[in-house]
Amino acid sequence: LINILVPHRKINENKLPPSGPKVPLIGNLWLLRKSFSDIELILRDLKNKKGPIFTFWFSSNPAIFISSHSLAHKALVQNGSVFSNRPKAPPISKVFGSNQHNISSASYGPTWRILRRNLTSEILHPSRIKSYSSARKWVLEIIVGRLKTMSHEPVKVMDHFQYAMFCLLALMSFGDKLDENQIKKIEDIQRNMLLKFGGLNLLNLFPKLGKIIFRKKWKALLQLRQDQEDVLVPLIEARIEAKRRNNEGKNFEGNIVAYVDSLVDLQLPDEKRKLNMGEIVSICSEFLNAGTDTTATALQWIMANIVKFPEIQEKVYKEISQVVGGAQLEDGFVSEEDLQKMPYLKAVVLEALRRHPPGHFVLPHSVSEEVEFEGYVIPKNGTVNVMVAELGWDPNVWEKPMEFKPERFLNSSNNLDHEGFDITGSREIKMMPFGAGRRICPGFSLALLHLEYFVANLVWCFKWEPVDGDTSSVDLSEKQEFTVVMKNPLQARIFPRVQSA
Ligand code: HEM
Repeated sequence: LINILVPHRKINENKLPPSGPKVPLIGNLWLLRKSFSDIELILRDLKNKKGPIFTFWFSSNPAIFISSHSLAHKALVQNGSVFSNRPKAPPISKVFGSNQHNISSASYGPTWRILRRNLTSEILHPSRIKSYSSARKWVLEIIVGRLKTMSHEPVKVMDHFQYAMFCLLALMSFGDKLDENQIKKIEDIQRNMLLKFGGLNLLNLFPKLGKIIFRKKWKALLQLRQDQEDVLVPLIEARIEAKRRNNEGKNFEGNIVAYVDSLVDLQLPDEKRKLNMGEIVSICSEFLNAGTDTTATALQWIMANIVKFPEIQEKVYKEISQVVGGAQLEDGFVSEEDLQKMPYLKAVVLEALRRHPPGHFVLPHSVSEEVEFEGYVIPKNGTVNVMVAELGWDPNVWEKPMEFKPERFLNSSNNLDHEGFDITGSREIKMMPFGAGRRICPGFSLALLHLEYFVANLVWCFKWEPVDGDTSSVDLSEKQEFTVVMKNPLQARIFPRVQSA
């Protein structure tokens, strides 16, 4: 928002997609005081009045919004080479050392390509994802163990989901099983960054003067970065040292490859140099943030629907029983291989991502050159956003879209070529919780695996019930944090099932 509040170019307004009234600069500063949810309501109203592509003015800078499936496909997939840039990073992001040297904020070009390829081939390649299976089992044991100690009591589950995701992604980042205290420190600093960063946005408006006028805010910003380095640098250095001694992975069975390992050797193509420590911190931080909050949020939404609709829980449980043969599993857990035989479980996960996408928008894109689109002209570097939640809730594509009906993913129209639902939207977009095109979330397969694995085992090990036995007490209202979370976090009573040892 700040990025586009600062006027910086002349634009031919007549050729832009239709917009609401353009308010002079001062008139738009009120947006800074609005919550993200309020702005989303304003955008939804504009969509209803202006159609599937419209312009929203922030001072003298336009942001284009797309809210139709076909236009999202046309922009992100068919014209991906033009629509895959990112807006210039706001000034304060420099404090965080990334200087657009991380995947999500890098401009569309060689640096982005090398960083993204490194993540997808070194960490997210299917064979590498498989190599982390013992890590997932370790984390599952932790979370099931914790929940067992709280069985029969009301449990607020989100904290446990978040802890589990941090354990997992920290292990993938630094190659080590961290203890509870270390995980707590990472969790605290990463969450602090996400929650406090928005409040420091004012510094972006006056990057130089702001250091003097808003001294306290500036100090808070530097402190955030310092805290982050204090926690992450020792972990990165420890891993580099372990590698240097050719000891990599010895402290974890099976010699896993850690994200840090792949980053220390990476060469930046433009600058012809390796990443510095500040950049490695930022890239690891991006990995932790991108993969923990999003997945834990989705897991909470899925479990909330499972508690709210006992018949869905029963179907998931029955499906698991049929696959594992009702037998006592050797270690008490559903295996990753078995997930492939559970279409209903997959449908529940997809339905939750449609109905409750953790992000209601993709990250802002920008166009790398002036482009004619649908009879309009989007200026070079113009910001383009896609309304993800609106696509998943469109009654023209989804029957009774606000109802939670996993069955819709089992019918043939959503099961392209019987290969399952195409979540990438490469041929056709029906929903896009992970985005689409060249900037699609590179972690989508890992996220789906995490969701299926944890949901299957949480239902297999426990029977989930609403706290007071009344399913209407599960409140599905939303609240915008870094992701769109449950306004009233899920609380449930959980009862160990007999077969879980
Ligand atoms: C349920 C879980 C997740 C959801 C809903 C989600 C969603 C998204 C979305 C909507 C985007 C923006 C796409 C765009 O701008 O067009 C994105 C980008 C990204 N995600 Fe995810 N994500 C999830 C999990 C993960 C995981 C597990 C990882 C890493 C292991 C990850 C890493 C990233 C990265 C690095 C980007 C930036 C991609 C780029 O700019 O090229 N995400 N994600």
